[in-house]
Amino acid sequence: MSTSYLPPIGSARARLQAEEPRRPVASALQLPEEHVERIDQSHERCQALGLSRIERPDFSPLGRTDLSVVRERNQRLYAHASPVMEMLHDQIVESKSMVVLTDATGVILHSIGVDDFLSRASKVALAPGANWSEQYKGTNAVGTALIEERPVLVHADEHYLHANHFLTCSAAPILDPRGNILGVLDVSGDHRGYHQHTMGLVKMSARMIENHWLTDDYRNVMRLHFHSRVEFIGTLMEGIVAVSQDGKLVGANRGALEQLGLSGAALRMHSLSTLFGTTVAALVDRFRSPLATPLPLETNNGRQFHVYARFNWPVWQSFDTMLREQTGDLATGGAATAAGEAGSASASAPTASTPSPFAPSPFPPSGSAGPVSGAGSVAASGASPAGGAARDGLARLATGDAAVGSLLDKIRRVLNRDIPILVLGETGTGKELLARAIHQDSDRAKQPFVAVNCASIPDTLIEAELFGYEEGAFTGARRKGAVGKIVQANGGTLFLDEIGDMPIALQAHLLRVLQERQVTPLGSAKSVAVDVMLVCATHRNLREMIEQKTFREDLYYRLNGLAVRLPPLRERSDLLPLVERILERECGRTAPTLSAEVMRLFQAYAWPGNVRQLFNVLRTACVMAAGERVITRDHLSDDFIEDARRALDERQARAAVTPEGRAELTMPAAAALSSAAVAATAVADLPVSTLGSASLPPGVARGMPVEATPRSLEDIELMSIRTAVEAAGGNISVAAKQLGISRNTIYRKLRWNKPA
Ligand SMILES: Nc1ncnc2c1ncn2[C@@H]1O[C@H](COP(=O)(O)OP(=O)(O)OP(=O)(O)O)[C@@H](O)[C@H]1O
Repeated sequence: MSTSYLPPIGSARARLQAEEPRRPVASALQLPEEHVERIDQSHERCQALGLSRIERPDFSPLGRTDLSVVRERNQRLYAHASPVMEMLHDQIVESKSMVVLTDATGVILHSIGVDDFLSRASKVALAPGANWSEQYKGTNAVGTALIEERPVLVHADEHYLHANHFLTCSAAPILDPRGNILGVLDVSGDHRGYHQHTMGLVKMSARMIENHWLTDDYRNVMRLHFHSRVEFIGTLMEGIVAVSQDGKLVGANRGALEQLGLSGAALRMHSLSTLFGTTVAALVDRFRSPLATPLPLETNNGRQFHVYARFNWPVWQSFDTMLREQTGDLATGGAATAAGEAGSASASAPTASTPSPFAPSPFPPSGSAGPVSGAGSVAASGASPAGGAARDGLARLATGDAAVGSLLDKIRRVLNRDIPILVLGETGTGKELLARAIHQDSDRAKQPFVAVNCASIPDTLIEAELFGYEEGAFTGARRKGAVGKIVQANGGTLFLDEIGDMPIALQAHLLRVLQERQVTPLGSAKSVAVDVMLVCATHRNLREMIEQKTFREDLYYRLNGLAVRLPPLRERSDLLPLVERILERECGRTAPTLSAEVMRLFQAYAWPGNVRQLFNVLRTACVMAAGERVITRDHLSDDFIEDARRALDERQARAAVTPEGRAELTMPAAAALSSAAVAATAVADLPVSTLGSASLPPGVARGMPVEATPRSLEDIELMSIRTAVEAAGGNISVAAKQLGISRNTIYRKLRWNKPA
């Protein structure tokens, strides 16, 4: 590589002083001097390496085999990062950027982005298999973050290679609990779309991955969640420290090291007693209670924190033994359990006939990465984890529509990861059904699913309904007070439907509860720790509401770990399978089918009420059909037929005159008709057993296979006619009557000569 054009090392900084501003980028973006220095140092490193700024970027990514070896090696990183990347991408999707994950050497393992930008990025080798360490790509966010071991923004011409000047990149290294670099998370986009919040999102996402990694590493040991401000416990800002059974501090997240002012190595020299002046047994004792509140603790160097301890059932069991050893109950308790008899009545050594607070928790099994609250364990009924339950809730919603299929995939990836899900969609699209399926497939399936419809409760009552209230908390309150919905959902799933209708005054209260994971009932001084999976839904446009200041932005980001949009029925391509599923559910095995005419009407109709409306139309039709095998127009209400007929006529008129109209006929609803389905519905109009092939007209053969994949409504129509004619044994009049069209139309459509 040629270096002849390069200025001597050190000149970058000299130029900084000579030409003002040296870095217009930094001053335009109001970046600190420290940033400018970091970029300059990186440029100096690149010059020392002899990199040329004008050379084409290195286009020699790893081959497929090498890349799969690297991916295999980083499988765990990928598993933890991928749901977070999806979530991050959802946040930045409108900015035409991409999310990139690299390993600890800078090799891109995975990227997500809009096709448009991905193809631009691939032109500068910003694609899987390429190495973006400084050594190969000069100054860039990934490579420079790896060297600096901290988050780095590299914008436009701060990139060393000219070819990369169109980019703006924000990257943060991902560290394991011992401080080793696992990889880098990066968001890259067109520099004109730079947004100052991107770096914040990347840093938060990297922390999220680190916290999952730590929780996964130390799922069977106690974890202390702490912060100097109590409201930050349970947020990404909290410190997490892992404690072994003998009280040694074995790992920590970045937040913990920052707050404690310790390096990872220094932390590992400490124990619970030397750093926090407490013991494992004391923490177990305190945090076994569902009402336990964070404990104020002071470190050996005088820093004060609020600490919350979490542990799951293997820890409980071993501590059970430990505590019983300490209280001398082990012999009696152990003997009684072994003999299956009632044993010691000691509070810490429960009898065999009373549920033990040390019974295995029904919360995520040890294989789960999700945090498990000690408090939640105590509330356990002793039921086994949901592992044995049928986890087909989400699968049952997959009826063939690609958009629905893809959102179900996204949800599966974040399930049990403590990531809140926001379901968007028009009314009646099945948001609540989806929330229930998420719960059913989660590790919390055996715990409560509590739904609150924020739109249907008067504003004045939502607060009491959600948070509960103490006896006499307000006029009209029930004498004994009431447990709020959030506490009712403890251990399970809280579904906040129509969250966009939550009064703004209450949004701050809800945010506080979600951050602190504690609820204080109205009129009470005591708070209750809660551990809920949160699913929210709305048909409103929350972003617009944020702009209009009717929805809090901070609450929006707290609820929106993963946002998914359920498509309206008119955009779905699985109308027929949906119809079949609903009919099956309503009528069981004797479910009727739809006549070809009804199916055409269904397809033309726009379904403003979505699946709910479809469901209601079918339920009425089932009752009207009362045991008949086919639902015909006689089983539909007149106003529905009128609207659907009009829609069908309009479609056909458009199809007749414009290519757009023809194209419209190939849109999702039309595509929903598989050939088999059409045959089934049309043939169902007349019993198959009555068919004979002898008298069939030309072009219609007995059991004739209709085209495998119809391309337009016209194709479908033709197939329906052929099948109906076949079903009528070649009798055009019967077929015409059955289809609700004239004999002439049938002849014309089948291109026969009209008989004399
Ligand atoms: N995929 C589906 N399969 C079968 N039935 C469905 C499906 N989706 C929705 N439904 C039915 O449609 C009706 C409406 O569903 P749901 O209440 O979940 O919609 P929603 O979007 O929450 O409505 P809203 O916006 O009014 O709260 C329910 O009867 C539900 O059973």
